[in-house]
Formats: sequence, structure tokens, C-alpha cells
Amino acid sequence: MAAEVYYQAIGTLQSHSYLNNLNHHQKHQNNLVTLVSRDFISSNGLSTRRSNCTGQRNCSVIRSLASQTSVVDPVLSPSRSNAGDTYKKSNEAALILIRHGESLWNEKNLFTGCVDVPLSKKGIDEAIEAGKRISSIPVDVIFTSALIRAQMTAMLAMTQHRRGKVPIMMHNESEQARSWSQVFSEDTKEQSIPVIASWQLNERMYGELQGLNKQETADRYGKEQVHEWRRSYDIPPPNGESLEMCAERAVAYFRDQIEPQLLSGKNVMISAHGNSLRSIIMYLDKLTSQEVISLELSTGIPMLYIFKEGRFIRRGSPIGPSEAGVYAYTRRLALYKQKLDNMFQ
Ligand SMILES: O=C(O)[C@H](O)COP(=O)(O)O
Repeated sequence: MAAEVYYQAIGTLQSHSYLNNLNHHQKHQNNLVTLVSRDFISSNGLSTRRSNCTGQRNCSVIRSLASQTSVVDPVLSPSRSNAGDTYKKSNEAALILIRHGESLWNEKNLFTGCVDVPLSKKGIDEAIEAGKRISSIPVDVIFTSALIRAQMTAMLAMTQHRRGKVPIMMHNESEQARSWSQVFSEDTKEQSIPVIASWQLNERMYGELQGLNKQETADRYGKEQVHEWRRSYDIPPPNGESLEMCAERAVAYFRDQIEPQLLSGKNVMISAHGNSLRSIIMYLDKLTSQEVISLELSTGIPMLYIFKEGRFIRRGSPIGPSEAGVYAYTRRLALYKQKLDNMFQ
């Protein structure tokens, strides 16, 4: 049966067994809006496929930048405990997706698209709260869009991370930019997380709607027309991108640049936008163009996937830095958290 996508107020997890583990009290505490697929995670796999790196130059730059951080996080290092063997054997990687926190134009209900607007005060709080939720999940490399609201979200979220690594923006725009931003200490590199910004993860270009008020546009052109521009799959707004067009570049980027990182065991966070992330989730969860139109993402809510044996398994949204959040973890993530607990107790 095709996955039917809908929202569930209590949802954090998609697996029957995990849901059964949530006691009544916890279910009521979990007031997150989370996407749930009816046919559960087992059918959400991705067929095993090694992606080819098409943008050769970009690709090698990203590989070398990503390798600037330690491949083996000392917290994850097998030499430190038996737990490491589990990491090695399971060869899984965490993938966190986060839509930026509320922007100043979200607040004003304006179509934003590729206009580069910062977070609102509420958006800043949301990003910090998101950071708390993922503060015990390993992150080795961060991908953001080229837009400040996604970058602010990633940076603010990382201020909460218990591992304490420093996220560093990578600058590849020129040879000089690369050379002038070099780090000359291996130890310092090990305590850093590369942050790679790319336009391909930008919000879809909203064309001539950018800067217009959403309600006023609906009043002027009709609710149905505006809904079609906002939520149809292949109908673009005037001179803008449809979701399909946005998916073409966002998913290509994910397959070419991000999947190879996951395949090599790196834990990845992506901070991006409603529509670029809807495109990526469509790919991860194998949603049809019909199913994706009802997919809505809230600002500042992190979503966790596990990449294992070529499949993406949705684990829901970690609720908090401790307690119930642990139910979304795999054994490997629980061990990572345990190590952080031991380090900081
Ligand atoms: O670009 C925008 O205005 C929003 O971030 C996303 O808008 P949407 O909900 O209309 O797709």
C-alpha cells in the first residue's frame, strides 16, 4: 500500500515497537507535530545505490573539506570502549534534517523564497530549542542552504551541542578564500565541524510572489490559485520554481554531495527550507508527487533519520536532550549519548 502521509500530534516515532514503549504519560507530553507514514519505517527504505559525484570539482572540494574534521570522533572511537565495535559493524550514520526557525518574513506572512531574510526572535528561540533536542546526537558535517536563516539555525542549534565542537563555515568561492581560511592545527580541526553552504538547498524560488503577503495574495487571486502555487507538485508560481523544479536541484545535490558522506559513516545535519526539505523527504521516504503535496514541515523541528545498509529509516523527531528523546535513538546513538553523559557527569 502506498504510504499515506499525515500529521500526528503525538508522533515522535514511527515504529510499532517504539510506539508501544511510549507510556501514556509520555504520549501526552509529546506535543510535536510530526510526520507519520502509515506503512511505517520498514517500507521507507532506500534502494542501495552508490551516488556518482557529477560536479567533480565541487565534489572533491567537499570531500576534502569534510575530511578536515576528524573522521573518527574520539567519543565514537572504538579504542575507547567496546561500544565502538558496534559503530564499526553497524556502519550506520545519523541524518538530521531541520527547517530553519521562523524568519522575519514568516512572521509577517510574506512569501520569502530566495530572499535572504534573517530569523525572528521566535526563530532564534526555535533554533536553540532544536539544538537542545539534538544535543546528544553526533554531527560530523553540516550542510546548509546559502541563505542566512538556515545558517543562523544551524549555528544557533550547534551552540547547544554537548560535544562542544565548533561549526566552521567553509569558504570555497575562490582559491584565496580557501587558502585564507585554513586551519593549521590538527587538534583544532578535530574539534571543528565543517559547515558547507550551497544554493541548491535554498528555498524554492517563489518568482513574482516573493515579498507579497500570503493572505493578500489569496484575497486577490483566490484561495485555490494560491494553494495551487504553494502546494501543487509541478505548477510553478509566476516566474518561479515548482516543487518539482526545486526537487531536481535539491535531490541531485543530496545524492551527489550528501549521500557519499553518509555512506562513509559521517553523521550529517542539513539545515534548509520547507520546500527543499520536502523534496529531500520525498526522496528519502519514496513519497509520490501526490503524497508530498500534503507534507508540511514546521519551523525549527529537527527530524532524525538513520542511514544504514543503503536505507533511510525515519526515527521521528527527538523530543528533548534526555528522557523520551532516547526512544528515537538507535543503540549506537544511545551509546554515544551514554558516553557524553559519562564525560559530563
Ligand atoms: O518561502 C516561503 O515563503 C516559505 O518559507 C515557504 O512557503 P510555503 O509554505 O508557501 O511553501
